[in-house]
Amino acid sequence: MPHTKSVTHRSTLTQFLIEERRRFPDASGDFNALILDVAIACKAIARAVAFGELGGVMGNHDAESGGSINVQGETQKKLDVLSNQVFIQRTEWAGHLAGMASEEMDLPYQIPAQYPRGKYLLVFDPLDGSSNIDVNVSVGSIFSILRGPDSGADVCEADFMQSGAKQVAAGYALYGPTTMLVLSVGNGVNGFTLDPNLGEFMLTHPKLQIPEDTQEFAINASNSRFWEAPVKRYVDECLAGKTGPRAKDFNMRWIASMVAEAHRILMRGGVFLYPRDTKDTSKPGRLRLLYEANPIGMLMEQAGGRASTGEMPMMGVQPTSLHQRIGLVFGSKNEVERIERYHAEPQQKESNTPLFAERSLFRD
Ligand SMILES: O=P(O)(O)OC[C@H]1O[C@](O)(COP(=O)(O)O)[C@@H](O)[C@@H]1O
Ligand SMILES: [Mg+2]
Ligand SMILES: [Mg+2]
Repeated sequence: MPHTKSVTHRSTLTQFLIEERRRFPDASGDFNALILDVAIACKAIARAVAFGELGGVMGNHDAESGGSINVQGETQKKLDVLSNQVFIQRTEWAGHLAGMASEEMDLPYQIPAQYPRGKYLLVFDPLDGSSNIDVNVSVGSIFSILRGPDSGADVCEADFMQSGAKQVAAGYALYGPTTMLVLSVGNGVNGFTLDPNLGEFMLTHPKLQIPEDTQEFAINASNSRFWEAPVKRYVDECLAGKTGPRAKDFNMRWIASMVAEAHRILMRGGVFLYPRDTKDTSKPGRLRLLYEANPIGMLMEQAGGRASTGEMPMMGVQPTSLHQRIGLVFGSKNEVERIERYHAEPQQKESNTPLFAERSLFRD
C-alpha cells in the first residue's frame, strides 16, 4: 500500500510544526494554527484545480459581463478569485491575523468585526501562473507571514511596508502532478507532499539545499529586446555554451508559473530571471515584491540560494507600495552573484556574443 510507509515513518505537517515550536517554549501556538489554516486553504485550492473543467472553474471570472480586471490591470481568472476567497475564509476567523493583502485585492483586507484580531499579517498570491490554468500546466499559491501592529486597529498599507528580511515565514503550494507545500519558518526549507488518502501534508523533502552552481536558466526570451545590458550579457554567455566565456553548455526552461520554476530550482538548482526591463517603463519589473519576490526570496536564501533585484539582495528592499513590482533574479548562489556582478561592472555598449552582436542573424 503506497501510503503505509508515509503514515508510519514520515512526519505530518502538524507534527513538524509542533516539533519546530519546541524551540520557542513561550510561543502561543497562534503561528502554527495560522500555517495549518493556510495549508487547508491550499488543499481546498488543490481540489478545485484538480477538478478543472468538471468543477466549472476554468476560464475568466465574470466572463458574461466582459470579465473583471484586478489592481494589476490583468484579467482575473475564475480560479484567481476563488483561490483568493478560499485564503480569506480559511484564515480570517481564527484570531491570528491583524489583516491580509493579496494580489487580487486593491487594498489591505480588514478582519471582519465579528472575529478577533491577532498579531500576524498574511500576504499572498492566491494563484500564481494564472495564464497556465486553462492549459493544465502547474500553478500554485505563494504566501508570506509578517508581524502586524499590536493595536487591534484596522491595518493600513504602511503596516505591510516591511522588508523581506522581516518575514516570519514564507511558503508556497504547488498544484502539479502531486500537490506539495514548501515552507520556511526561518530554520531552513522543508517540502511536504499531500497524501491524497490521508488528506495530510507529509514531510517528504526535509532540509532542501540548492546547489551553488547550475547549467540551467529560466527567462522569458521574448522580452530580450527590452533587457538591460547586464542581463543580455548573462544570457548571451549562457547561450554561447562550451565555446563561449562560460565554457559550458546551458539548458533553458520557461514554465510561466514562477512557483513551478522556484520548485524546480529548489529541487535541482538553476537560475530564474524576470529582470527589470524597458518594455513598460511604468512597471519596474513584472513580478510583485510583497507576495512573489519576498516569499520566494526567503525560501531561496533559507535553502542556501540567493535572491536579488540584480543590484541588491531582495531581502533588503524597503517596499514602498502594496503592489510594487520589481526585477527578480533567484536560484543557485554563484549564478545570482554573477548576475549581480554584471550589474555592478561598468556596462559594455553591446555584448559581443552572436545573438545580440551588432552584426548577427538577428540584425541587418
Ligand atoms: O507571461 P510571462 O511574461 O511569461 O510571465 C509569466 C510570469 O507571470 C506570472 O504568472 C505572474 O503571476 P500571476 O499569474 O500570479 O499574475 C509568474 O508566475 C510567471 O513567472
Ligand atoms: Mg503570481
Ligand atoms: Mg496570481
